[in-house]
Amino acid sequence: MEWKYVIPGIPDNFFERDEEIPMTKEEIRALALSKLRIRKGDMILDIGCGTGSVTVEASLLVGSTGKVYGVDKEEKAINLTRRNAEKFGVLNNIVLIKGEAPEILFTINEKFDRIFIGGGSEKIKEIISASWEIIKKGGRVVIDAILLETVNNAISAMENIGFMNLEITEVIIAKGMKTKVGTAMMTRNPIFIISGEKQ
Ligand SMILES: C[S@@+](CC[C@H](N)C(=O)[O-])C[C@H]1O[C@@H](n2cnc3c(N)ncnc32)[C@H](O)[C@@H]1O
Repeated sequence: MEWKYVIPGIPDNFFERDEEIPMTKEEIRALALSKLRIRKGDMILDIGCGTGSVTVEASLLVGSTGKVYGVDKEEKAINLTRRNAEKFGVLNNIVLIKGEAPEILFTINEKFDRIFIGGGSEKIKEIISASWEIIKKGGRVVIDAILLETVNNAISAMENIGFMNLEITEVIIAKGMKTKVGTAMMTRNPIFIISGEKQ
């Protein structure tokens, strides 16, 4: 398999999957990556790397001068992300760490330009607070959330901590599905994409 495009939103079926491990779907991934505003050479942290689709796409965007750290509390997710990184030829650009956020974040001796939070909703306040400590000035944090409680907790934590330019976008994706009589649009869960900057 060869992936030669640089536009975010690699088709979902290009990734190796495991039914127990979630993945950020391609349309949501494309939007989340655009909100991250990744530059060549950036240091990126992906908290809750899951299947590795965000880690892989981010590493294609930062190029060989950047690096992506993927963290997940599940060994299976780390292994799946590694296999997907190998598949896309970006393993050299990626550092994978098994551990639970926020605690594991304090063991990483790096500062980041961009942080994506795709997991850890039950500890979102603590993860945002830890992210503030390890993000560079001018850096951006982007959060994908499904639950209203996560959105509420994330927004209030970001405001209290001092993140600026907060933005929240609700995205509802409907995909066409062939039926006997025509094409029906099947709606997926609404997803909230929250972003903010450390200035
Ligand atoms: C929705 S999935 C992320 C999908 C991923 N963005 C992708 O593109 O494949 C959420 C992931 O976060 C991980 N997770 C949840 N809470 C976590 C925590 N506190 N620390 C680290 N990982 C966590 C889960 O194990 C799961 O793999």
